[in-house]
Amino acid sequence: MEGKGGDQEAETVDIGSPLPCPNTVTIRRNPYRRARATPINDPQCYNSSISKLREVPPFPHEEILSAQNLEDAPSQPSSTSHGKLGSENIKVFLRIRPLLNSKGPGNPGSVDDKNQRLRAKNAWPQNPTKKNISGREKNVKKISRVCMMVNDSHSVTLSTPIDSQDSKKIKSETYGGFSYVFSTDSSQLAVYERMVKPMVDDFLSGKSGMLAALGPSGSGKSHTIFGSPREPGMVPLALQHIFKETEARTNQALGSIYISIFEIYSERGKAEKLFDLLRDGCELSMQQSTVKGLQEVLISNAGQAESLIAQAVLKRATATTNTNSQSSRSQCIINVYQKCEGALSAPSNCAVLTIIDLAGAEREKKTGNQGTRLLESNFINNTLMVLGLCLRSLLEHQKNPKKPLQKHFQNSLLTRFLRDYLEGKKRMTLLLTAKSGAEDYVDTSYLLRQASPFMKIKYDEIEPSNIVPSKRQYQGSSTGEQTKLSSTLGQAKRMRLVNREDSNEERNVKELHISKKDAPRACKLEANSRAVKSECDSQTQSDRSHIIMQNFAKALWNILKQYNAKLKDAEMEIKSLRESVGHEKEKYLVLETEMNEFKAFCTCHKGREGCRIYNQEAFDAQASSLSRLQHSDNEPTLGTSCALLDVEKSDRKGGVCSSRPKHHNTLEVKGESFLPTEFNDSLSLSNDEKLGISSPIDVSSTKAYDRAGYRPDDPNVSDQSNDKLILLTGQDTNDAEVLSEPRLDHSYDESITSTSCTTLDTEKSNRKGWANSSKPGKHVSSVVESKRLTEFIKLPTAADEMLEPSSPRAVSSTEGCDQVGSKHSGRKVNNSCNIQKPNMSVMFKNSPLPTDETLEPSSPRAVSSTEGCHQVGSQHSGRRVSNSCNPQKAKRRLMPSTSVLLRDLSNLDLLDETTASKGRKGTRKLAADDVKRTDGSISLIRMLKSNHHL
Ligand SMILES: Nc1ncnc2c1ncn2[C@@H]1O[C@H](COP(=O)(O)OP(=O)(O)OP(=O)(O)O)[C@@H](O)[C@H]1O
Repeated sequence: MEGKGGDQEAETVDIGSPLPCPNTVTIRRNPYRRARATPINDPQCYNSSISKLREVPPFPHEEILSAQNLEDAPSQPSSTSHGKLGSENIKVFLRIRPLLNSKGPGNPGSVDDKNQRLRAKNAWPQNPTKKNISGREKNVKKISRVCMMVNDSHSVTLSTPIDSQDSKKIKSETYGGFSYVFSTDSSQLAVYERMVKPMVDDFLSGKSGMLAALGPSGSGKSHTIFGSPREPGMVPLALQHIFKETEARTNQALGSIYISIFEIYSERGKAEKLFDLLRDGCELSMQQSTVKGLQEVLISNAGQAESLIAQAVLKRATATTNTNSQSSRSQCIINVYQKCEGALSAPSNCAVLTIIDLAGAEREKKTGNQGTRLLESNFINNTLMVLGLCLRSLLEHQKNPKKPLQKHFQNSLLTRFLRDYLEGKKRMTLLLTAKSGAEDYVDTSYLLRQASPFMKIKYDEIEPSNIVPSKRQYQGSSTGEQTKLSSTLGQAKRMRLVNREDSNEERNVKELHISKKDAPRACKLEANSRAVKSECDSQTQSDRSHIIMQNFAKALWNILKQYNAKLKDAEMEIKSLRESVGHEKEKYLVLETEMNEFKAFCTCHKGREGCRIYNQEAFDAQASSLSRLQHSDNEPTLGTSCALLDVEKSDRKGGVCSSRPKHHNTLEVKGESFLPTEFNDSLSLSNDEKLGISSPIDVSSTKAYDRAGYRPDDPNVSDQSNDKLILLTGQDTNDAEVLSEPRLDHSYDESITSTSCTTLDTEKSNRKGWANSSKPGKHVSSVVESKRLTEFIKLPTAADEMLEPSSPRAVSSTEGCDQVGSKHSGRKVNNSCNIQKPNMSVMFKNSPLPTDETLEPSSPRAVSSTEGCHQVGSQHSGRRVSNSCNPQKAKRRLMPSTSVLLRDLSNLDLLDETTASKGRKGTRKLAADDVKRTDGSISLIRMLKSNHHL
């Protein structure tokens, strides 16, 4: 109800003469806060409700009170107590520009007129019956054109215009908390008295302040700040007031008054520029927050000041827009300085009163600006946005000190200049200007929404602007001086008291000066008081800094403690993790070992290499016998051929020395003497075409062989991928017989373990692709004739299966054996391996070295498998042998006695299917029953027989 009364108040100006006040009036001194206006959906209802409200106007106690106190002193500013320290909110005023067709105020200078107008506004009780209906309708029409209504002197209600009402939108919003709301009929003087006069008083008492007018274009900023000759604005009025005071205080130690006016303008939207409006638009520069080269003109009287201001306003950049015939295109800043002379000319005593007429925010839609005007609009809006950001950041920082104060001020010259104000170091006053017309609803709403939160900005303790705290002040204070905190706080309080007392003293001095007119004394006292005040300020500052530092140190200490605790926790965690990792590692090692063993097992079995690994003793014995054999016979034997193999290299590179010299002892084969030609051919140990395997044999291996002290029997020249190493174990080296017949059988896709097999440089083979080097057609598989061998050595069927070629995995299998071979001296190869042509070494030497073409790399799987096998240490080899090869079992089952062997050999029919076997070269696999004797096998049998007969 009261809110609507406020609406009526705006209308009563136009209604006519007010009615007399009643004799008895009850005044509510502390009025309750008005409720938010009820949204009105129906326009008719809205209008009718307004009409009803008009019938019962509220009691305008605020206006009555303000009218009573207007002439005395500004009640609102007094509450801010400019002289005292403490929490103080920023002052935000709102001035509503009257509608253009509304009647303007009367003579603003006349107090009678003012009172009359006030009475007219506050007329109560009015007799509604006296008003005719036509007048009421007229008022309703007017109201419908207004979007903003004054609730009281501190709040307004903004109503959505009927035209743009949407059922979903909020119909009205109330904005309160303003320092004061100047209604449409407020005069310039009234505005000055309430808003600027207190600032001027502060200025005269040596305190800086700033007033900035902001609002949409055409809302009356320039009118308020500069005014017109008829209605002087805040700047002329302030200067008048200052000089009035100066004259009144002729003998006081007031400083000289200087003035400077400059503008910040962006021509065509380019970089911002500063122009001195008192020096024919001289361009200026800004260094940090200081304008360089700005002329400060000494003012001796108000008339001179007004003249200068008028000239400056004429130089200011303005243009005609749709919203304002003389729209400001720049931000205009007026500074009034009070510079003290002599001893009091310290910077702290130089007060500055800054009044800023900002360019108005513009909406392109409304202004219809184009080209230069549009670019100017952008600059203006950007500057206002930056200003808004600075104020918002300050507010947020004050609400939550943990939030840092953003440095938005760097983004425009205006905000850079106003840095101290925007950081809350100096007092600031905002004047919001708005238009109440319905067509201005959007602009007004935006302004109020954006700026009303700024009312919460506080100045806890205003610092003297020019005093920079010395760092040395903090050096004496240590973090351990917690006990001093309370005393310091007490001291600070005392300092505040002193400050207040000083303020009182200052007032007393003034009174004394006025009453007794003792100018010299008053001046002295004034000077003393200022000096004391300055000291107090600096001391207070020092104490404050000290407290801040102590608090900071405390906070830091707490944080450090927290971090320390966290660090300890983390250390404990790491410790426990380490322990668990150690356990896991152990488990992992065990698992790895087991896996390697398993892999080795798999390698031997799955690799179908048929590795039978001799034990170390057997191998050594065989090696030594082989060595003897070689030394005794200058002719190269199988051992000789093996000597071609680089044992060392094979060891290093994973070569397999699987043939057993021991067999030489048993067989006592002397290479050339008993090696049949066809066997040699079939073996093709040195023949690439037949074997495709001679290449891996390192010709230079003789040396290594010698070094090794034994002579590996047969080079395993087989294709690694298809390799089948038959290592017949035999602890009893005498009994150990390696029986194997070379077989030109490709069905098994095997290469010649029997003929080669020894020091395979497995790694090399892997690298160079032994696995794929031998083609099926080139295989000369001198393999033990399966059927007979099965009978002969009683290999189980599984063993046969095990001997199946395995292609790529064979390499890994070989290497798996190799790893073991270093200790267990490799594998036993069948006898055919040991049989070597006497000139084998020569042959090997002359044989071409393997090329990359022939040594195609095997599958990667094979390599990886190799590595896995390499990891298996020799220590596991025994186990592996027991798992996969089982020497005892082999001895029992696989190691027939020599006599049995020879007896069986004698039974072999050498002429058996010699020719037929040739036709089966191309077959991939032969059935066990269908094994035919090859040339090589026949040769081998012959050889064995001849040997037997020997
Ligand atoms: N309180 C007022 N009483 C009477 N006339 C006013 C009032 N306020 C503004 N005006 C008039 O309104 C017009 C626009 O005012 P003004 O130039 O001050 O607006 P502005 O906000 O400065 O606009 P801009 O931002 O574009 O410069 C002027 O002609 C001015 O005389």
